[in-house]
This record gives sequence, structure tokens and C-alpha cells, in this order.
Amino acid sequence: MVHTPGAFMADNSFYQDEAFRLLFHRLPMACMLVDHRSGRIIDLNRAFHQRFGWRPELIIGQPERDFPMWSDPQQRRRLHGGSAVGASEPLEMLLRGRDGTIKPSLVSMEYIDVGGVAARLYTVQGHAGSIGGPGLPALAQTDTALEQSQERLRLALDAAQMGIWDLDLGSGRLHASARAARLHGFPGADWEGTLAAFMEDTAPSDRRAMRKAFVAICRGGQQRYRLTYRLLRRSGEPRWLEAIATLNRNASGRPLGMVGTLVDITERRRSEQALIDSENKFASLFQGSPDPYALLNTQTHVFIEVNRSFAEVFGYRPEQIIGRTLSEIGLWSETALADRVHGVLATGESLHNETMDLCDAQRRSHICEVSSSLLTINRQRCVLFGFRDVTERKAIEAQVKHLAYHDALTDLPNRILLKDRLEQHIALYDRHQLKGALLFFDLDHFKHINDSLGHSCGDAVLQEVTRRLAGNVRREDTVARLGGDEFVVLLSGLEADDGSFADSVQTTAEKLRFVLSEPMIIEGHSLQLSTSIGVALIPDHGESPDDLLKRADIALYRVKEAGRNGVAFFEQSMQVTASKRLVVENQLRRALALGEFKVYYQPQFDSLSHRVVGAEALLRWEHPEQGLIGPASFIKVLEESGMIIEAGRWVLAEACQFFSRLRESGLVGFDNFSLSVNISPRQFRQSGFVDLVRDSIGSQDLPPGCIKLEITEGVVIENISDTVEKMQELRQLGVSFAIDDFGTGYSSLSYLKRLPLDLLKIDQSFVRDCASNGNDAEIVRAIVAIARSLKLDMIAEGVETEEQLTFLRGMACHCYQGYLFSPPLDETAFMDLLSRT
Ligand SMILES: Nc1nc2c(ncn2[C@@H]2O[C@@H]3COP(=O)(O)O[C@H]4[C@@H](O)[C@H](n5cnc6c(=O)[nH]c(N)nc65)O[C@@H]4COP(=O)(O)O[C@H]3[C@H]2O)c(=O)[nH]1
Repeated sequence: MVHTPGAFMADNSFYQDEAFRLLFHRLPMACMLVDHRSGRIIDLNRAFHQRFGWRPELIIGQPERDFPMWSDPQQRRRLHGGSAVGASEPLEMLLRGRDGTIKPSLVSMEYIDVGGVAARLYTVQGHAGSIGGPGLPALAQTDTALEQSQERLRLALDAAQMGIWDLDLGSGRLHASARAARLHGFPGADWEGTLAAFMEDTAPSDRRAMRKAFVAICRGGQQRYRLTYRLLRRSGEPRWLEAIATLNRNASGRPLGMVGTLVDITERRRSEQALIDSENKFASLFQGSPDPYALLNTQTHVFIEVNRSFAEVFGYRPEQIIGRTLSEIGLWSETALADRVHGVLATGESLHNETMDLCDAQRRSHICEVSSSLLTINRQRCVLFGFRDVTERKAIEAQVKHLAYHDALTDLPNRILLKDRLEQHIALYDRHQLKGALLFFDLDHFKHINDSLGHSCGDAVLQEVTRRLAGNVRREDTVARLGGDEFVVLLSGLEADDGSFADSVQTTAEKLRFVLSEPMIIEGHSLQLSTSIGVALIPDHGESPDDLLKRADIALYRVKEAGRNGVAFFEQSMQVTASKRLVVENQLRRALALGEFKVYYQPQFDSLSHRVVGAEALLRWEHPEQGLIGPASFIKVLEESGMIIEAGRWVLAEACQFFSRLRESGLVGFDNFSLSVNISPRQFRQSGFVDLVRDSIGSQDLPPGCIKLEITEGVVIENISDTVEKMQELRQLGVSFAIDDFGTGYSSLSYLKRLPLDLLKIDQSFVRDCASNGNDAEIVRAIVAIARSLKLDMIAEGVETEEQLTFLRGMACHCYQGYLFSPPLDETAFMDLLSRT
């Protein structure tokens, strides 16, 4: 390695003591300083350069043994052969100048301590001439030369702000130069007095230490010593002084006196202390940090230090890791990452929160954000690595991402992921002439399970359905849940060439339907599901995910319409029906906006008192071209499209206003007439329904008891507890309830018992043949018995004949509505009828 002087000096940071360097260069004798450990030349002084012509910038950093100055290597070895400590005897040597001349010189070598580092100081004290060169005149030791030399030394000491002193051990008198005296707080010029007087302000503990050291020096063979001590000045801070002294002995080794220098090192101490403080701060930050940290040597790639958190996170004890290399530990298991980190150490490049996969002692993976910075600690260049373990955070992020594309309950792909896969599959099928199918599943009457057995049971059913579907399709197929009880299966990569493609889809769909229909035991309940499946073939039925989903849904709608529990493939005609439905929907929306709806009223007649006791409000559509249309053809569309909410609100308001007009006309009273209004399931479930009823009735100042709400089984089945709660709230206002179509659906007696009902309507489907069909007669009888036992009023609807009425009256059911008495009438006709009866 080639050392440039600048680089070598920078490396020898100990050689930064400005005072020493000044003194070194001002010394009158030629001096050379060598780093004892490396053997490299640290510095040559000015006198050396002048005497031998060697230029410091070419010499500094070179190995001293190769210095061409040594003309005779044996002489050099002799010089080194002396004691390993202290100073060598002066040796006459022949030294070579830069111009090649050989100069006889008196050379001595001394081991000294420079800033805590062992160094060799070569001193050339004089020479007697030169051989083979231009030759210099011999230097006589004249007084003038001595004076000049002393003056130079004084200047050097001044420049280094050093005082000098000497102590005569015989007399105990100490002589201090003016600067040394000033350093001890004595004013004026040179000082002379006793050692005790000079040291008076020295801190007592330091004085004791000095005394001990002095005794040890006198007894031992050591000649030079260095001491630091504090002066406790009355004014201000204590000052730190450093004394470097040489002990003079006589020929028999008895100490005679001492000479030495004195320098104020308070500032140096302060900066040293500041450095220690900063190192302590660094150490406590390093150790106390919750994040793992490791310090590595840039050259050897050895771990110098790791903190507590590092040990905890990566499972190593510090002693298992400190002193070992990066490669030995294998913290970065991936070769590419390890190479990157070796690169960071080599170049000093810094990392900033770079995500890396690391391995702990148990070879477990830790995802960490790694940062690094280059530092110099104890003159060693090292890289500090900081690790933030983000394994958990990354796992959460991955989970959040997973949740965005999966259904939380079943962990199946959700609509977004399904559409994404569908998109990819469509493109793939197109390229490879393959086909696929989209199966849209709806669990028939799943709501019943949720409502009657609770949501946890419903969830368990959905999970079981997931298991069955996933377990009965191929790995390349996708099972997705779109929400609620809607599942989709994407059958992929089917061969397109033979005509049996649709058949095989049909077979798979039937198989899945069968699999789902197998009984399941959920939370102790034995359940059996039936499923409706709508199928869209890819690419036959659509080329985009949205089209395919829509068409599979249309096919599913068809299955539901046909009574559920079946499979239907999409057909173009279904699209036509769906489109027609859409047209009707648009027309209805228009009708609502343009006020084409009307309310008709069908009287309810008490055959016992021969009085009209109420009426049912029935919706009609006055179509501009088709005339008056009954609700049977459009009420379902209103319900499914959600328009029933607005239409229902309008009917309720109309009915209340009509009642108010009837009342004003004096045709009815609050206590002898009630108006029934049909409430659809969707309308009943909407939030704010109770307020809507209260406001509609209140706006006409009607007593709530004159309005009767007719609900169907659909309302009850959806959510019994919510239904009961809402009914009770309205009941408290005074509103009464009738249950329409009782017995036609799934509602059970237990439901009926829980509902706060007032009136039970006998459905016209039972009334129609009650006089001629024994079964229907029995049903009517049973319904009448139930109503009676539950203390409910009764009314029969759809009564068209006297026979029916006679039968009903025989059952003690006297109230009825039907064509026998009157069809539904518009407002005017209804008022006419009232005024006539
Ligand atoms: N065959 C026969 N039918 C008779 C006889 N007497 C009355 N009807 C019809 O029977 C239906 C009785 O109404 P619903 O059972 O509540 O059945 C209603 C009700 O469920 C629903 N509906 C009517 N208006 C509304 C409304 O404003 N809102 C809601 N949500 N549903 C309504 O539409 C259904 C059908 O209503 P409409 O077509 O008006 O049909 C009415 C009425 O015209 C008769 O003697 N023989």
C-alpha cells in the first residue's frame, strides 16, 4: 500500500497535538519521528530537512528501515539493538543526504510516547564533515551557536505555550520560566522557590499522587515521566496542567535533579471529556434503542458491537456475534442481499430504510427496514446498521390487502378478485380456444335460517357451503362469494370443440346443487338447503366480467321465478324479459314522477250490522295508453327496484288525506271506520318507517287508531324480532295491524303469537272454494279458530258469492270485502256508496 504523507498523517490522529508538532519543528537538532508499531516515518523536522535535504512529503509514511538515509544497515541495527525503552546511547553513523553525500553523524534513538502511541525519536546531534559530497565546514560549538540554539528553543517553547522548569533535588529549589510560573498563577518573570511553594495550589489528591510517582521514578530505572494534575485557583475553574520531566542522575545513578516542560491542557481535557461524554451518550443511545443496532468494521466486516435489542430480536447473545464476520453469522441469508451489505461496508454507501429479509439464530425470517451510516469510532472506520423489524407490520399489510380481495367470513375471493380473474380467463380462453362457465348460486330462503336460528348459525352454513363448493370443483376453478348467500363458481379451461360443453357444465351445476342439498348439522340443527343456480357460458354469453355476471344473474332470476331449486342457463329470451322489466321499471319511475298512480278503496262490510266499517286502499296505475292497471302486474317491480318506498309513502299520505276528507264530509266517524293500507316488506324494513307513519297520520290530525297497516308474511319472516319491535312502537301510537294472506306462506303459529296483531285476514285463495271444497273449508275453520283463540278480529277477502258469505257467517266471520259487496272504487264512487248505505 502506498502512503501519501497527507493520508498517513491523517491516519495518525494521535499526531494532532499542535504544540508538540510546533516544538518538534523548531528544535535546532535534526529529528525524525517513527511510529514504533508500523515502523513508518511520522515526521521529519525542519533542521533534518536542512541538514540532509530529504523532503518530508516524500519520506513521511514510508518504512523507516527502507529510508535511503541509512548508508549502513548494520549501523542502523546497532542503534536499534539497545533497550526497548528509554534512550539509546549516541552512535556515530554515516548518514546519506538526498544529494548522495555521506555525512558522519552522532545519532541517538529514544522511545517516546506521542498522544498515547509509542514512537521512536531519532536525534542527530552533529556531524564532523561529509564524505563523497560537496562537503560542509565542521560546525564548531561556539557561544554564538549556542545562543542561537537557545533562542530557537525559547521561541519554540513560546510557540507551543510551554513553560520549562528545573528542580535541584539537593537544595529542593525549583526554577520556573516565566510561562511556567504564570501557569502556576505567579505573576511576572522567571520564578524561583521551593517545590512546595510552587505546588501550593495543586489539588491535594493530585499532590499525593505526584509524590508517589516521584518516589517510584527515583527508585526505578525510569528516566522520563509524564504527570497531569489540577491547580485549584481561587478565581475560576480548576486548570489541568501536564508536566513532562527527565530525571538526571549522577554516574552512580543517584537522582540529582529534574528538568521538564509544563503545559496547560485544560482545553484538551475538556475536549477529551466532551468526547467521552459523547461516546457515553452514543453508547447509551445505542444500547437503549428499542431497534436492533450493529456496528461492523468496514475493512474486516467483523461485528464490533451489537445492542440489547439486536440480541433479543435475532436471538444471539452478544458474545456469539461480536468478533465474528458478516459471512460467519449469515444474517442476510440471500446471497444478493449479503453481497449488497458487503458492498455497503466497502464503499461506505448509506442505506435508508431498505426492506430486507434477515435470518435470526433459529433461521426464522425477519423482514427489516435497514439503514446504515459510516462512522469513525476509536479511530476505526465502521458502519452502524439499524434494523427496524417490520415483520408484523408487513403481515398486517398483507392481511389488509388480502381482506380487500377476499370475503372475511369464508376467505373466498370477493367480487373484485372474481372480476379480475374473470378478466384474465376471458383473455386466456380467447387465445387458446377454451371455454368456461360462470355459475351464480343463491341459497333458497337462506334468510329464514339467519332469522330463525341466528346469525352465527347462518355464518356456519355459509362456511359449510364454502367447504362443499371448494371441495367439489377443480383446483383451477374459482369459488367466490359476492355477499349474503350469493356464491359464484367460475369453471375454467373447458374444451370448446365438442357439443357436450354445455352438458358438462349442466352436470357440474347439478352435482354442486346436489352436494349442497345433502343434510348438514349446524349447531345441533339438522338443515337441508336447496339452491338456485344461474349459468352464463364464456364466451357465448358475454365478453366482459360485468356482462357475464349480469347474465348469470338473469338466469338465476328465472330459476327463482320458476320456484327455485334448479339450474337455468342464460338465454337471449331471458334478456328480453329482463329488458322488458327494465322498460316497465322506467315507465313506473315516470308514472311516479308524473302522478299517474291512483288509490282505489274497497269497502269492508259487516254483514251483521249492515254497515261499511272500513276500506282497503289499493294502488292503481292510470296508464296513458293502457288505461287502469292493477298492482298485480307491477307491485313486484316496484318492490324489487326499491320504488315501493316512495310509492308506499305516497299511498299512505293519500289514504290519510282521504280519511280526512271522508271525516269532513261527515260520512264516517273516527270510531266507526278504519282505513287499511298495504305495507310491503321493504317499506316496513326501511329505517324511519315509524316516523313516516306518525307524520302521515299526524299531518291530517287523525287519531292513529283509524289507520290499519296490513302486513304480509314476507314482513314477518325477514326479521321477527325487528318486526315485533317496530309493530309495538306503532301500536303504542294507536296504529292497529292486520295480517294479510295468513296461511299462504311459511309463517307459523309461533310467529303469529309473538306479533301484536288486531285483525286476521282470511286470504281469498281459501275463501274462493270454501263453500265447495272440504279442504279449504277446513283451513278456513282452522284460521277462524286460531283468530278466536288469539282474540283477533277477522275479515274475509275476495268474497264473491252468497254461498261463500253464508259459509263464513256460519263460522261467525261476519266482516268481509269482495265483489259481492263492492269492487275497489275510486274516491268519488266510494263516497257515493257510503252516502247510499
Ligand atoms: N278475485 C277477486 N279479487 C278481489 C275481490 N275483491 C277484491 N279483490 C282483489 O283482491 C286484492 C286484495 O288485496 P290484497 O290481498 O291486499 O293484495 C294486494 C296487495 O297485496 C297489493 N297492493 C295493492 N295496493 C298496494 C299498495 O298500495 N301497497 C302495497 N305494498 N301493496 C299493494 O297488490 C295486491 C293486489 O291488489 P289488487 O289487484 O287491487 O287486488 C285486490 C283486490 O282488487 C274479489 O271478490 N275477487
